[in-house]
Amino acid sequence: MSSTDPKALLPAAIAQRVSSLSFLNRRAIAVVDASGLGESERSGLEQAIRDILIERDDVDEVRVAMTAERKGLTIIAIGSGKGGVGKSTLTANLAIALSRKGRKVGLVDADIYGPSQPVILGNQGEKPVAHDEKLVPVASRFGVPVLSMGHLVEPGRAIAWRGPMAAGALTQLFEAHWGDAEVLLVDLPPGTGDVQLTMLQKFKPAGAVIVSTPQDLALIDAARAGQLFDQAGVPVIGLVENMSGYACPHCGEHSDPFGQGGVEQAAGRLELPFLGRIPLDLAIRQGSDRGDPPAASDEAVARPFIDIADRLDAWISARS
Ligand SMILES: Nc1ncnc2c1ncn2[C@@H]1O[C@H](COP(=O)(O)OP(=O)(O)OP(=O)(O)O)[C@@H](O)[C@H]1O
Repeated sequence: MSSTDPKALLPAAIAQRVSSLSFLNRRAIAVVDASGLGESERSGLEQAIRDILIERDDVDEVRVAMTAERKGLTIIAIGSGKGGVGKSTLTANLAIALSRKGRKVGLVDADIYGPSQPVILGNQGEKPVAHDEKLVPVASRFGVPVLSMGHLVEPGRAIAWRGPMAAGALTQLFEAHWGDAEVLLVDLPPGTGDVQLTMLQKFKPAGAVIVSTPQDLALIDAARAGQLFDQAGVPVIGLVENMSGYACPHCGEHSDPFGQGGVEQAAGRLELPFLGRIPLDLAIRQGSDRGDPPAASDEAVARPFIDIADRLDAWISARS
């Protein structure tokens, strides 16, 4: 190795980001200051350094340490004012769609009294292992690791839990080995009670998505959910309309069992972004029930989830 600064081996644009570069036992070790870089710039820079250094005859292995104050996990809560509006379905499918776009996504099923993610993600019955007293999330076939009370207790068992026990369990789900996940989507319990508020304060998300069906009653509850996020100081990223419009698979006739467009109008009134609508589609329910979420497919049924994930992805990029 020459006596000049080894950083000179790198192009100037890259070298200015490298705080130190050393070579030891055929190993190159680069410490890189990635402050202010977005996720894709970070990984591009890291890859460029690897590519250049591994080409050298005296290097078999390249280690790159990115030292930027990594903002850590971006936690995004998916909430709803009332149950049964499709919050869990949306959370799972958004996680999959984001993962297909290259984001490293984990999923916390915080709906501890009615966990449904193990069924939707097709890993029901699997148990997370603990390592260093922290849980290791359960892998799914879709590249999205998940932790859910459904993985820890028999179905229905958590229902009888009192507040502190539930809070303790939730803490374990959040403070787990999330590894290189950059985004954690959280399937919140439905409603706007103390449990939700406490949770939002303890594991404060960077933003929240509110899902609602277009009926008036659901919309009133969705507005209440918006207030809850406000109270907790969590910005609302936008609203999603689920079960919006139904195309009969037999006759093709289009109907609107819950109305249509109500959520977009409500978003306008509340001055919140509207992220998109998902139709009422039998294939969505059937896919979710058999652990085959629609966003993982290349069929048209994936499209609405992918479109909403694109908007969420842009929001995530804009803040990093
Ligand atoms: N767009 C849709 N088309 C058809 N079925 C749907 C759609 N969205 C959700 N469902 C179905 O509706 C039911 C409720 O959805 P989901 O469990 O996602 O709602 P939730 O808001 O999370 O409910 P809970 O409050 O009970 O957790 C599920 O059977 C799901 O498969």
